[in-house]
Amino acid sequence: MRLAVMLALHALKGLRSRVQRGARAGCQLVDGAEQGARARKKKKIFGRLDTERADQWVGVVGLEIHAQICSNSKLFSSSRVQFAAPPNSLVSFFDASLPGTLPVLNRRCVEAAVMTGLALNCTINRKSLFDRKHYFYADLPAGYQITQQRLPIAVNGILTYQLQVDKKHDQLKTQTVRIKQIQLEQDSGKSLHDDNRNQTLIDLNRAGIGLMELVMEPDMCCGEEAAAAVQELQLILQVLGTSQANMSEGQLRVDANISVHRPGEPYGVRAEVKNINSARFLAKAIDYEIKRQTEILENGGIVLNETRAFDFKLGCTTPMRDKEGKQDYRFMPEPNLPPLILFDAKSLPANMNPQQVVNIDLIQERLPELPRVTRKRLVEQYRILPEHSFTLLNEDGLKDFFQNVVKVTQADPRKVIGWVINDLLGHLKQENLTVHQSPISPSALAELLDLLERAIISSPAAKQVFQELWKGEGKTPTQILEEKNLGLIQDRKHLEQICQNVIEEHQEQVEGIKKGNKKILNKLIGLVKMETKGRADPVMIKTILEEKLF
Ligand SMILES: Nc1ncnc2c1ncn2[C@@H]1O[C@H](COP(=O)(O)OP(=O)(O)OP(=O)(O)O)[C@@H](O)[C@H]1O
Ligand SMILES: [Mg+2]
Ligand SMILES: [Mg+2]
Repeated sequence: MRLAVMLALHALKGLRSRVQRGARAGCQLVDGAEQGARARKKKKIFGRLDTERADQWVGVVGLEIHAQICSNSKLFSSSRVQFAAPPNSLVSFFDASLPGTLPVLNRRCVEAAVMTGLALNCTINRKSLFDRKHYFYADLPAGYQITQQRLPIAVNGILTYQLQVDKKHDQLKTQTVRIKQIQLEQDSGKSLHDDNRNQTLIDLNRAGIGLMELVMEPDMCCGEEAAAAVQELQLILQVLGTSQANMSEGQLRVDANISVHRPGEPYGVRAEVKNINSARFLAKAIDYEIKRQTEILENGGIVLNETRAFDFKLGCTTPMRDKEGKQDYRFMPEPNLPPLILFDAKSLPANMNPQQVVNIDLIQERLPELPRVTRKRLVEQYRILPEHSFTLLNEDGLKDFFQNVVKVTQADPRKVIGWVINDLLGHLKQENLTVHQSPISPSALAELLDLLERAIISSPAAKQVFQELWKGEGKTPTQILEEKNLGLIQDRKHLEQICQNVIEEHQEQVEGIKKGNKKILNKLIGLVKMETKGRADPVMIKTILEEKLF
């Protein structure tokens, strides 16, 4: 095994120097992209291209997505699954591929793949098979990965997602992408490159963790569509609990296949950009590739069927390793795993222990409400805008926060949503906090909104109370209101007196108003607001001032 690792390290060095060479080649393209950006008004795709001709090419995008299955143990061994554990602390003999060890299939991983398949409208194969896919890499000690190449667990699904029309927040269009298949497979280990010591270290904690590979048909045409589809998938997996799908922690990794062609003509040769770990980078990598390939074809060149990497610092893709001639994975059936057989209520044999089998019908019954349905329900139930329903679901915990406020406040949900999204979420983002870390509880916000609703407080004063609540000192909105004397001035006589004082002190402005310049009235209203520290109802101030001036 030591020899294999040494050989692998040698291979890695060669690979990395090719990547570095590629990075330099890629930089030249960035210059092209910058020129293109400057000349964007005149020419859409790079500076040198004829806009109309470039527009005849359209992008074709197909994604392969690896989602780490949410399970306590690995796909074929009982080693624990844990993020950021000390290197090589979660490795069984099987994970390290010691001879004589055998795989034992993790039922939880199978159930997760079935549930994901059902949520994506796939056909679940009652019988699926495991295969060995061979390739040589230091962090793959067996020299092969167990996957499902011939007969995967789920096929022929559909993912429905929505995206904005022309970047307009309030207009959404619904699109679908076909899911070709979902296959169960093992993750590899991790190679950690130490450039200072010029060595590569292997961590096998990740080796053997269960993955679902979702292969999409090439139904998308640009980065924006792919990013929207991935974000929707991410939410679905999280709602199902089948993957945490956190892209920055590597639980959801995307390979983007991109080609360009002229409509009506066959698809072009695809390049594959590997291992993208953010939706934003995915969109950028795809759009970059479409421009790069369009430029090559317009200049009479050919697009190579190659694997590329996205350099997020340079914003470009660079070649990784050649896929010309297609890498031979030498697929073969996995001899140590029998076919995986799934049952439903009808096919379940009478003498079978239900604990020993996976029953598709039981999983179907446990399917939770999917994000698209939840968003629709939120819009109908609370009459909020569709784009707000997206925000509620995209931020972990925000939907529950909103609903908990709505449950106990008298305020209209459409008012609540404004406070939750603009004020609460705005503050959370500013301070890089999650909803669960919010210093303001749903009940405190509900109480504040009730004070507003019952006209005990003005809206500017409510903002002040919000700021105080944000300090997290445990005071209730009513306590803050009393301590800071922020209650609305109810006494009309008192307010009339304040207005009178402002009028007397600002005779010049009063003259202007009387001459017909009504804009100055807003200045006086502002002065009264200042005088009352936001504690007066702006409508009442305006009425009183108008009564006194006209
Ligand atoms: N002409 C094309 N342009 C863009 N994408 C394509 C094109 N043809 C196929 N694709 C996409 O390429 C992907 C092929 O994935 P698949 O897993 O079948 O094979 P692979 O990429 O060769 O193998 P590997 O799993 O080793 O990466 C699919 O997502 C498919 O939609
Ligand atoms: Mg694949
Ligand atoms: Mg691929």
